[in-house]
Amino acid sequence: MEKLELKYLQCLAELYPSIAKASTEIINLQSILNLPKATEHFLTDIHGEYEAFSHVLKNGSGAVRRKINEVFGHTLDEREKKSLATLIYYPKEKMEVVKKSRENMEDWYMITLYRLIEVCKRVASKYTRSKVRKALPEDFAYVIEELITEKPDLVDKEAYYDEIVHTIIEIGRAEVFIIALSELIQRLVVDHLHILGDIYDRGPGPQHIMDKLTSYHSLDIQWGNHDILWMGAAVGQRSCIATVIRICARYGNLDILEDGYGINLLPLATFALATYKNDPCECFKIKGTDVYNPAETELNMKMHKAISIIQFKLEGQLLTRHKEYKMSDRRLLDKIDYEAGTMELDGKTYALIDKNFPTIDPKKPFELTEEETAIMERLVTAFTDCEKLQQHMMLLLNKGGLYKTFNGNLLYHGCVPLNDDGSLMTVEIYGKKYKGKALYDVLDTYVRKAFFALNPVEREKGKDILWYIWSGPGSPLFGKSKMATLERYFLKEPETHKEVKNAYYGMLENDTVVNSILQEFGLDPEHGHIINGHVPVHHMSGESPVKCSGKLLVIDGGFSKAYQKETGIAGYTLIFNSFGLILAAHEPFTSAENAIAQETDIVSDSILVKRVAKRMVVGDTDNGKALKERIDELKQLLDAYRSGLIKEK
Ligand SMILES: O=P(O)(O)OC[C@H]1O[C@](O)(COP(=O)(O)O)[C@@H](O)[C@@H]1O
Ligand SMILES: [Mn+2]
Repeated sequence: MEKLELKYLQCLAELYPSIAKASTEIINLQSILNLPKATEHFLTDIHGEYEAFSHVLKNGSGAVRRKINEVFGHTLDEREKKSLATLIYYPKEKMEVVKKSRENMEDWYMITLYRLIEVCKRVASKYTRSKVRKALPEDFAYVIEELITEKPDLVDKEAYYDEIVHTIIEIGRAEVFIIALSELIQRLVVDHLHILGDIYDRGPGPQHIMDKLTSYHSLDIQWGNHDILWMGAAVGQRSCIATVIRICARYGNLDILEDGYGINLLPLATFALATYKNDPCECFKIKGTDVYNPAETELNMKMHKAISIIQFKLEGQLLTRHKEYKMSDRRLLDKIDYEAGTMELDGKTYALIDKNFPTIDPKKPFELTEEETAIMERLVTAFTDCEKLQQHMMLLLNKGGLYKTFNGNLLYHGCVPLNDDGSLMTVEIYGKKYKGKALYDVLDTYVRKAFFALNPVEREKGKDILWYIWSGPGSPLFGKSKMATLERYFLKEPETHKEVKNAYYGMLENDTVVNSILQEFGLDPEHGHIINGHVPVHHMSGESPVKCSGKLLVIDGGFSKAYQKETGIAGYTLIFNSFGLILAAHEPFTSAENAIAQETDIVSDSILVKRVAKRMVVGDTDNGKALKERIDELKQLLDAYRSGLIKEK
């Protein structure tokens, strides 16, 4: 035996110090391998829509309903099943409604508790006892375990359970118990959550989404370009800060910064009011203005313009620093003729809709004024010192990455940049060339350098690359030729607004390309899938999220309210359970209140994308592979005990 191997076994012997202990562990692990594969849940492009996100987490994209159907089949009618589902999603609120319409709550508690216990048994049956135990709420751990565990040798089972349930009702604990059971079902119905990016921007509640994710039992995150933008802002990258504020202003969400993260925007507000005093800032209208009164709207529009100009200046400076990004065509403020009010773009001259640029010196268009500099300095401190924001970013870093391979599938937000012929596109990052997986990997390391590198040069490179990942043409998260922000504000010609998508998006049905991407990431194209977010699927015009005969799934259906006009629905989510892949289409979510009152469940349609021939078990998963390796090691440890190489303790 190699020296290292022996050392490793000795370490293992610390954990399993006897033949008996090692054997027990082998038996335990072996039994886990034969349990059904746990359920994975995939969500993407949540874009700050906290309520819709929270609802989809509660209903497990239809998984709770499926369990109810499995348990109650034809013994409950549709209406009763719907009510039970709503109760599981919103136990507290639903009980308030029930109480108003019923005289005798005792009966209701009794029936409801029995029903919930049955569902609980079902959802717990996929897991080991020890895993279920860890998920149990502290106060009720013992009693729930009693109720959901089969007791074959008990003579009068019913009387035993009745007694427990009666006591719960009698001592006035029925409601809290119902809440505990409902939450347990929500918790057990999904074992692992994948978020494929774009938690931030456009919607009002990304900070609440991040809070919820912080306490979620098991998850990973693939960063979206908008999340990367916020990460850039959090490390003090100034173009990212300006863009974050601009997008918040554009969608009427400055509250996220001020109230959600406690970032003081007063300096910017004061500056904007003074600088654009007599400017109506028409090009800087707020999307969904109903949240503001007229005075607020006016202030918001001025702030929107002020920060946009700062953003365009800072981007110009950044692209002068980084010629290697090959984005000098995005330095636009020097393409403007400030006297004539026109702009040169691709050899054509366009008239600007807004010609008022009081803060721009045409000779030095990218230079910030003294006031702008001071504002940015304060903002950098506000972002980098914000504890809550930093905590949220740590969650993104610890649970997240640019991509993930999981149980044979490849998960990423945007794309793998390709050339027109489908080959991998080479992108130069700080003097070296990368493509495919290597490109993803090098960018991932630079993201982490932005937060953790001690070397200031590397740290700065990391910070600036965050901006590149947000909007660079070679960025796998963006995957478009340019971000035409300035053109959309200042030019009316639609051709100037066009952002050309990377060749990848034209090849989603190309088997050879999709297979080669899976192989590039070390996955088996026979069984693997690519799960993709970022690009809204236009449900209304008949577009399907299922590409390449189900090998590639684009599940961005637009949680984002701003995009529902285009997509026609509120998005797709995906479930991967022991039977296969199920895609759920969602109807727009109006409000939690509505969901309770109408008992509506926004899952409108479930499409079985793939049904596995044989029900998958833990042994077929990545975790199963790791468990099998562990079993092998433990068997070697047993040999070592038995051959006298290692002594039992
Ligand atoms: O919806 P808005 O604010 O006009 O922003 C559009 C911008 O958002 C982007 O679509 C990027 O955001 P997504 O990652 O959500 O697609 C850009 O391509 C585009 O310039
Ligand atoms: Mn995106």
